[in-house]
Amino acid sequence: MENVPSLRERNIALIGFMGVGKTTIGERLSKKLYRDFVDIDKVIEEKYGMEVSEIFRTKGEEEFRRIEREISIDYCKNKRLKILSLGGGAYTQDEIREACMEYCIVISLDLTWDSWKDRLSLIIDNRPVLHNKSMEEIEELFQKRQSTYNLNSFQVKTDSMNEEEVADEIVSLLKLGWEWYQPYIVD
Ligand SMILES: Nc1ncnc2c1ncn2[C@@H]1O[C@H](COP(=O)(O)OP(=O)(O)OP(=O)(O)O)[C@@H](O)[C@H]1O
Ligand SMILES: O=C(O)C1=C[C@@H](O)[C@@H](O)[C@H](O)C1
Ligand SMILES: [Mg+2]
Repeated sequence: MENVPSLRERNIALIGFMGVGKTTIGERLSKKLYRDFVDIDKVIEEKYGMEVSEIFRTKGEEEFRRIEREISIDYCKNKRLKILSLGGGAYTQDEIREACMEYCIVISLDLTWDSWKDRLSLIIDNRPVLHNKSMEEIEELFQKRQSTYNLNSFQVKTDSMNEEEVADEIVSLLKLGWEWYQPYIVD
């Protein structure tokens, strides 16, 4: 393993289905932990100068996945102390998942289908993967991805928490882990 960061230096990678709150909670978390926040979807949009849905339409999903892989792995491996919000499909790519596991602390924002379905209208516009799908098809994709999000991640169940509470819960979880596994030693 090359250049593996210490536990305290590791990026925090937020994963989970579209709309579970990776961007919103990532921004709050970055303020609470005094770290920079990076939204990988935004990095891709800036690189192409277009929104994700336009990239899908003009370049195709395969090209989006290729650049998502390149950028996600680059941030996991070569940056430190960041809060990363990955794209909702990123963790389903084996190479991205492996980079996350090796270089980041991975936190899965876990929402039940019953709570998630009320969020659909808030997010659908710039989520091309959800376009032209019935509610049954979206639920099938949602359920199919859950087992992947659970691989080698800490799961935070967010159904009964608002954005602030979720961010606070993650801070507590991280502090506990850092103190437990890599306490600061004071002489
Ligand atoms: N814990 C929460 N309680 C209530 N609403 C929430 C919570 N977390 C996020 N939201 C709302 O859900 C919507 C989607 O959140 P957000 O854009 O952060 O999701 P995301 O995981 O980044 O999605 P994507 O993968 O598609 O980028 C936003 O309108 C946000 O305000
Ligand atoms: O879940 C997905 O496959 C996606 C989620 C978004 O974050 C974007 O990365 C894109 O819309 C694809
Ligand atoms: Mg997002």
